[in-house]
Amino acid sequence: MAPNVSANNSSSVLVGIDFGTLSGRVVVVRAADGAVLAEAVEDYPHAVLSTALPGSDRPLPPDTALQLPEDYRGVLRRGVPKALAAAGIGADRVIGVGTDFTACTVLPTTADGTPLCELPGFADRPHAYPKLWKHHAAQPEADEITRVAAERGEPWLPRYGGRISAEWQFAKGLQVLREDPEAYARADRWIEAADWIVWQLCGRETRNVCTAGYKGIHQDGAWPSRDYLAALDPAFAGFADDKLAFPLSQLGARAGGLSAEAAALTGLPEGVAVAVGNVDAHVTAAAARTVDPGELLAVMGTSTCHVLNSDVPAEVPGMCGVVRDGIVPGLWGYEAGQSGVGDILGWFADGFLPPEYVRAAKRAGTGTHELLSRRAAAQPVGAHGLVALDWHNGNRSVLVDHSLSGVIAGATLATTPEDLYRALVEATAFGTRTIVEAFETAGVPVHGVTVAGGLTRNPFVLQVYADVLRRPLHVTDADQGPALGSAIHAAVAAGAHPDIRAASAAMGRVRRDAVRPDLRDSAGYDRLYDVYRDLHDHFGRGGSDALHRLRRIRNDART
Ligand SMILES: Nc1ncnc2c1ncn2[C@@H]1O[C@H](COP(=O)(O)OP(=O)(O)O)[C@@H](O)[C@H]1O
Ligand SMILES: O=C(CO)[C@@H](O)[C@@H](O)COP(=O)(O)O
Repeated sequence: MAPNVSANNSSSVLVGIDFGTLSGRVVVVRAADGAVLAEAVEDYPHAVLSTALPGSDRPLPPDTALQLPEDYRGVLRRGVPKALAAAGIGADRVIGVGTDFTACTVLPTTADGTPLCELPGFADRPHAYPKLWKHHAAQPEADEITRVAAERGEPWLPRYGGRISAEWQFAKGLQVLREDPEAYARADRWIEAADWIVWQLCGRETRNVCTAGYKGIHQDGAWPSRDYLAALDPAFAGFADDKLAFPLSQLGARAGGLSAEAAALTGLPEGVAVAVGNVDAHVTAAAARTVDPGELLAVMGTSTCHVLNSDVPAEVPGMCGVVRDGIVPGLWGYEAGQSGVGDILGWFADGFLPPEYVRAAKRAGTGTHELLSRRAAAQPVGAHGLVALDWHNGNRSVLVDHSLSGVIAGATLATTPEDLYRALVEATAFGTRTIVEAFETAGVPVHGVTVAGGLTRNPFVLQVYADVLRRPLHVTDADQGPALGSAIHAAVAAGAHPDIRAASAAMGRVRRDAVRPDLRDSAGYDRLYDVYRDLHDHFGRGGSDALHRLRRIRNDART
C-alpha cells in the first residue's frame, strides 16, 4: 500500500537507521523541522566476531573482525517497529526511510544479494562473512596495493593521500582471494553493507558514490584498470568489473520503493521512498549542518571520522580520500579518521581500573568514564607528565598503518589511572589536531569544527579538544546524529525537501560555539603536542620500527 501522506504534508515523518559497530539505532523524525519523535536501539546479538565464528571453537586469526548479516536484519525486524511504537504514530505517516552504515564494512554475496555465509557449506568459512570496518588483517595486501600503485604511477593514488588503507574494499577483497580462493570465486558481488541493506529494503541492487569513492577506488568515473589489478594478481584482474561494477547513485537520491518483503519485515508501508545508501560519518554532515565548504565535522565514537567539503580537490598526505559528490552533490568531500578513540578510552576504563575505582563510580552512581573524567579534569594541564600515541587500533590518518600500536610515555610509580585516562583523551585530541593541520597545510581551509557522536556526551573530552585545537566547537544537538542524517537523506529521496542542503538547513540541529577554548590551557597543550609530534614521527615515520617488530613477534607467537 502506498502511504496516504504526501511528501510536503506537515505530519509526514521519516525513518532513519544508523547501523553502527555494535548496534543499529532507529529514529522517527518529522519532515518539516527534524524533530526526533522517538528512537530505538537494537544491539547486534553477535556483536563483533573476532575470536571465533558462531558455534565454532576454531580461533580466528589476529585482527579479524566479522559480523552477521542476520544481526543487521534484526534491526529492521525489531528496531523499526519499536521506534514507531515509541513515537505513537501510525506507520502511514512515514514517507521514506534512509540508512547509513559503518564503512568499509563489506560482504561477498551471490548475484541475488544472498550473503555467502548463509549458503550451505559456507557457514564455517570466515571469508564468507561481512568484514567489519575494523577488520585489520589485510594490512599486507594494503601495503602491496599501495606499492604497486606507486610503482605504476596510478593517477588515483594521490586522491587517497598516497596510501590505500587495510580497512578498504580492495585490501579486504585481495585478502579473500589469497586466503580462500573458493569463496572469492563463489562471490558474484563484493558489496558494502551500506548498499546491501538498501538491497534488502527495496529488493534491487544499487551502489552509492560515497562508498564507491572512499572505500572502493572509484575516481573520475572509473575503477582501477584491469592491468593494475592483474599486476597485483592475475586472478584479481576482474575484481572491479565482475564484483563491483554497477551504475552509481548520487547521495539523497531515491534507490527505489520499499518492497513488499521489507514492508512485512519492518511494518512500514510498501512503496515508500528508500534513500541511496550512505556512510555513518558522511550522512551526519546533514544532521550537523556541515554541508558547506570549510566546515569540518568530527564524528567521535568508537572511532573518529573527519569529513569536510571543499570547492577544490587537493592532495592531502595521509587523508582517507577526496571524492567528488562524496558528502553532498557538487562539492569535493574529504575524509580522514582515527581508527580508535572511544574504544581506546573504553579499553582502559573497562579493563584496567583498580577495584576501588569501580566501587567509587558505583557509589557516585556514575560510570567509570565519568569518574575518571571528573578526576582528570581537576588536574592542571601537563601535571601527569605523560604523552600517549592513540594507535591502539592502528593509525588511519595521517600514517595509514594498522600495524602501529599504542604507546604511553612518561609513566612513573606515581602515575594514577586518571593520569593515564587523561593522557589517552589528549592523545586522541592530538590525533585530530594532526589531521586538521594536514588539511590546512595542503591548502584545504578549515573554517569551523563541529563534533558529533557518543563522545560529545563527555564535557571533559570536549573541553580538551577545544583547548588542543584552539577553536570553539559546535556540537550536534542530536543524540543519534547519523540516524538523523539518514532521515534527512530520506526526506530528500521522498521529495519533502529539494536537496540535501535545504533539508539540512530545515532538519539539522547544532549548538554553535557550545564549547570555547581556554587559551591558557591551550598553551600547555602546545607543549605536550610538541612531544606527541616527536613520538608520532619517531614511531610512525621510520625513527624506530619497534612497533612493527612487536606486531610481527605477536603474530608469530599466536600462530
Ligand atoms: N562517558 C564516556 N566518555 C568517553 N568515552 C565513552 C563514554 N561512554 C562510552 N564511551 C566510548 O564511546 C564509544 C561508543 O561511542 P558511540 O558514538 O556511542 O558508538 P559508535 O561509535 O558505535 O557509533 C565506545 O568506544 C565507548 O568506550
Ligand atoms: O570509517 C568509517 C566511515 O568512513 C566509520 O564507519 C568507522 O570508523 C566506524 O565508525 P564508528 O566509530 O562505529 O561510529
